[in-house]
Amino acid sequence: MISEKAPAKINLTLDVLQKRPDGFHEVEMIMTTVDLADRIWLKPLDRGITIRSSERFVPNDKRNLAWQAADILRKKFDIRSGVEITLDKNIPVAAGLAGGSSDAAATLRGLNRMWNLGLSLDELAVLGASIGSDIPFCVYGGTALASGRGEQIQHLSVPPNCWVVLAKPPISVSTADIYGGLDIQSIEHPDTAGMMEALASADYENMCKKVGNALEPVTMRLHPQVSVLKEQMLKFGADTVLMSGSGPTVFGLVEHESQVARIYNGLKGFCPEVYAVRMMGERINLA
Ligand SMILES: C[C@](O)(CO)[C@H](O)COP(=O)(O)OP(=O)(O)OC[C@H]1O[C@@H](n2ccc(N)nc2=O)[C@H](O)[C@@H]1O
Ligand SMILES: Nc1ncnc2c1ncn2[C@@H]1O[C@H](COP(=O)(O)OP(=O)(O)OP(=O)(O)O)[C@@H](O)[C@H]1O
Repeated sequence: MISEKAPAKINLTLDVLQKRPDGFHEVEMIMTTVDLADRIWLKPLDRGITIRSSERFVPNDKRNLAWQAADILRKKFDIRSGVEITLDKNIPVAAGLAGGSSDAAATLRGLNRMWNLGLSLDELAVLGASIGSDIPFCVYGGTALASGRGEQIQHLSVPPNCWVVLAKPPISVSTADIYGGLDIQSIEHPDTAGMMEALASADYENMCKKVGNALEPVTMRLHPQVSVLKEQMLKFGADTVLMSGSGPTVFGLVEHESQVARIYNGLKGFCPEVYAVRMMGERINLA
C-alpha cells in the first residue's frame, strides 16, 4: 500500500487579467502550501478504480478528481490493473483550499510510484492540467506563481515563517459562479510583483501588505458572511486577512504562536471550521 500527503494551498495573491475565448480566465496568482493535509492511500486492485472517503460529501465515482487522475494514467499508459484510492479528508471540501486538486495531484505522484511509470513532476503536472487548473501547482506544492489559467508554474522562495488561521464559513461556493460574477473592468489588481519581492526578501510585514484577491469582492457580494469573518479576524489581532481562491475560506496571518489562540478561540464561537496551521512553503519531492 502506498500513501501520499496532499496539502492544502492558500492564495497570497490572485489576479485576473482577462477572460479567454475558451471560457477560462487568464490569472496570475501566488500560492503556497499549508500544513493542513489530506492523506491518500493507494491499494492495488485487479481492475477498475474505486474511491473510499472519510468525508460523506465527497463523490466516490468518476466525479472525484482523484478518480480522474488514476483514469488518465491508466488510459495513457495502458495499465490493465486497478487501484483502490482511500481519501482521509482533513481539508474542508469546496473551501477554496484546493482539497480535491491536491488529492488528484497526490494520486498522480503515488501511482507514478506504484505503477513504476518513471514520470517527472513536470510530466505529472502536464497530465494534471487536463483535469483541473489548480492540479499542476498541487503536484509540486511549495510556493509558486501560477499563470495562464493556473497551470503555468514558476517556483518562488519559501515565505517567511508564520502562522495561518483558516476559517471556513458553512456555505458552498461554486468556483465557476465566482469567476462568472467578475466585472473585468472594475478589478482592483493585487501587486503580484510586490508580493514576489516580499517573498524573495523574506519580509513578513511586506508580505502582509501585499496580499490581495480579485475574486474576494465577488464572493463577498454573494456571501456577506465572508466579509464579517474577515473583520472579526482582524479584530482578534491578525496582521492581515484574505479570502483564499474563490472562497469561502478566509485566512489570517500572524508571526508568533502566542497570537494564534486569541483569533482561534474568538472565531471558534461562531464559525464551525477553524484551523491553526503553519505555512509549509517547501516543494514536494518525488519519493
Ligand atoms: C480559484 C482557484 O482555486 C484559485 O487557485 C482556481 O483558479 C480554480 O481552480 P480549479 O478549481 O482547479 O478550477 P477548474 O476546475 O479548472 O475550473 C472550474 C471553473 O472555474 C472557472 N475558471 C477556473 C480557472 C480559471 N483560470 N478561470 C476560470 O474561469 C471556469 O468556469 C471553470 O469551469
Ligand atoms: N477528492 C476530492 N475531495 C473533495 N472534493 C472533491 C474531490 N473530488 C471531487 N470533488 C468535488 O469538487 C468540489 C470542490 O471541492 P474542493 O474541495 O476541491 O474545492 P476547492 O477547495 O474550492 O477547490 P479549488 O480551490 O481548487 O477551487 C466538491 O464539491 C466535490 O464535489
